Amino acid sequence: MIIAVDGPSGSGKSSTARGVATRLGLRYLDTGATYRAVTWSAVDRGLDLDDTAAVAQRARELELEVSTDPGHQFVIADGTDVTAAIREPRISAVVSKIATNLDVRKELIRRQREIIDDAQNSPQSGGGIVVEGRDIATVVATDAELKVHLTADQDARMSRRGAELESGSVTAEQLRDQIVRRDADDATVSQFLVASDGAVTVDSTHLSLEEVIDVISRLAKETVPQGRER
Ligand SMILES: Nc1ncnc2c1ncn2[C@@H]1O[C@H](COP(=O)(O)OP(=O)(O)OP(=O)(O)O)[C@@H](O)[C@H]1O
Ligand SMILES: Nc1ccn([C@H]2C[C@H](O)[C@@H](COP(=O)(O)O)O2)c(=O)n1
Repeated sequence: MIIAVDGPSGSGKSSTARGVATRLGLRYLDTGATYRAVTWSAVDRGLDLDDTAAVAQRARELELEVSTDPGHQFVIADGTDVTAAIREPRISAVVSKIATNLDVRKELIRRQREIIDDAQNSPQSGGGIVVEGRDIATVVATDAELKVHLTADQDARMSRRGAELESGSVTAEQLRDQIVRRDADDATVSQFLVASDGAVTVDSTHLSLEEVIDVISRLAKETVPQGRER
């Protein structure tokens, strides 16, 4: 079983998808981490991020390992543990440049499908995987059994991201850049601002994280009734 979770920045995709996977004993893939890892590597090597050919070449050459264990997430790029580094504001500020590079997308979508196949075939998969991103239902796994469009209004998304960052470490303008500008750029290559065909919309604006996990876990069990709970 594949559960696809798409939606805008700060809607709660990562936390919710990880929570659903943990509760149902499934694997979990954060596809945004693959774009962040390529960004980290391009920045680390001092590449011109506007040089689309050089960045795409980096994406193809990068040795990348992304954990699908919801209880132990890590990302290794060319042998370096970049789990924390890929979340730094300097990476968030430029990751859309890499995510809108169509040759990078082609390579990373291929790798994401490989990771999904491997995870589903692993003995720990519990029969499925929760995959989150922007184009999972529409491109990466169009055959997903359950497609969720996770939303929240802009104020809620900005205040969640603000609470997450160290207080005083980010200005209102930087926060808006991380949510509003990034979504506008990312939406030029993926359709995640509206629900895709067959997707169930879950609006998390007035729901706690646990409530959103409850809703999606229930939908998963209705989709595959033998889905088990941990
Ligand atoms: N329903 C919720 N209520 C309150 N806070 C939430 C809820 N869901 C997630 N959060 C919090 O909001 C923040 C952003 O969540 P998360 O990183 O999961 O979003 P995201 O959609 O994956 O964002 P991005 O696409 O930018 O990576 C986190 O601090 C998370 O704990
Ligand atoms: N399937 C995906 C996943 C992510 N992106 C883009 C969107 C962001 O700019 C960047 C990092 O994602 P995040 O970790 O913030 O969820 O990657 C995408 O285009 N497609």
